[in-house]
Amino acid sequence: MLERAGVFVVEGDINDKELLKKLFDVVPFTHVLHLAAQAGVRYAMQNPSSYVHSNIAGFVNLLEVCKSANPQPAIVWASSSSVYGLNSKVPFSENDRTDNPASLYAATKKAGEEIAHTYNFIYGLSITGLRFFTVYGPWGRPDMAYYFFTKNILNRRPITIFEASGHGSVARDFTFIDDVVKGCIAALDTAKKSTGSGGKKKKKGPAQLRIYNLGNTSPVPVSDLVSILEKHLKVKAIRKVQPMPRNGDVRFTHANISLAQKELGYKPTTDLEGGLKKFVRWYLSYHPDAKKKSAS
Ligand SMILES: O=C(O)[C@H]1O[C@H](OP(=O)(O)OP(=O)(O)OC[C@H]2O[C@@H](n3ccc(=O)[nH]c3=O)[C@H](O)[C@@H]2O)[C@H](O)[C@@H](O)[C@@H]1O
Repeated sequence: MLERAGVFVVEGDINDKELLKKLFDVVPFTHVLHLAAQAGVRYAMQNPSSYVHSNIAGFVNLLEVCKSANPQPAIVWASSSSVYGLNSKVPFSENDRTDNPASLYAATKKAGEEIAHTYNFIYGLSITGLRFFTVYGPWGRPDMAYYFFTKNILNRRPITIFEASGHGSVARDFTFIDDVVKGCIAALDTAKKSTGSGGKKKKKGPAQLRIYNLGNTSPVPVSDLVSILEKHLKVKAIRKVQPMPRNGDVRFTHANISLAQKELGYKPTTDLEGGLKKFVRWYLSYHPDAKKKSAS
């Protein structure tokens, strides 16, 4: 059974080292896709330690277990577009500066990238970080704006749309889940083997260390996102426009994806209009009461 290729989805506490060790003792993983994290930009002001716990301590825990495993797996993990922080050069490229984080969330993801470098350098772990750009779609996160906007629009409750200074729009490079999944699979498929073993760096040379943007390359103002939701839900939103609070948000994100295109064959195919249509269809079927509230 163990020799057969397979996929294991593991849900549990990333900080539970004994559990992880046991898992690696039983299954000789060749690849690990690590998506566990405390996500969300603004929540970091309410619960900062949860970010350190999951995104830093938890990540180190996983890397500790991976470096000691035999064979060492290749790791692909979720970083974030938020590492670009206050960077104003557009579009964001992987080699742009990432030392101006605007939130603790971003700082912990950036720390993850530095920690990845260390484990790659010392132990020969093959590591690929993927900078996700505001990923949305069916089965998405209820704490994200597109999701709770949908809920509030259907309940005829007001939604708050942030604007930048001078009534400027706030925009995101919203990226549809199916495109991101393809990027993740391509990163796994192109990951090279780690070069260490059992906690030691072998003399097989340096291991692969990669970072890619997985975005959509077309930023959309948040107010346009709301208009698309209104159209698909057939309900008018009650909009409250307010200046963007200084709570970790940045004004815009915009991915340059040429590196991922070249090396992973990554090519997003879903625009926000089409992606939100799929999301709304899923939302109305998943939330039993929602269909009655929608005019569609
Ligand atoms: O790109 C990323 O890496 C990040 O994308 C999202 O972060 P964010 O873009 O802030 O996503 P939302 O919280 O869904 O906000 C989307 C947009 O709506 C705006 N917004 C949010 C909330 C609100 O009440 N009003 C409002 O206008 C935000 O300013 C932002 O421009 C995810 O929540 C992060 O986990 C992820 O790392």
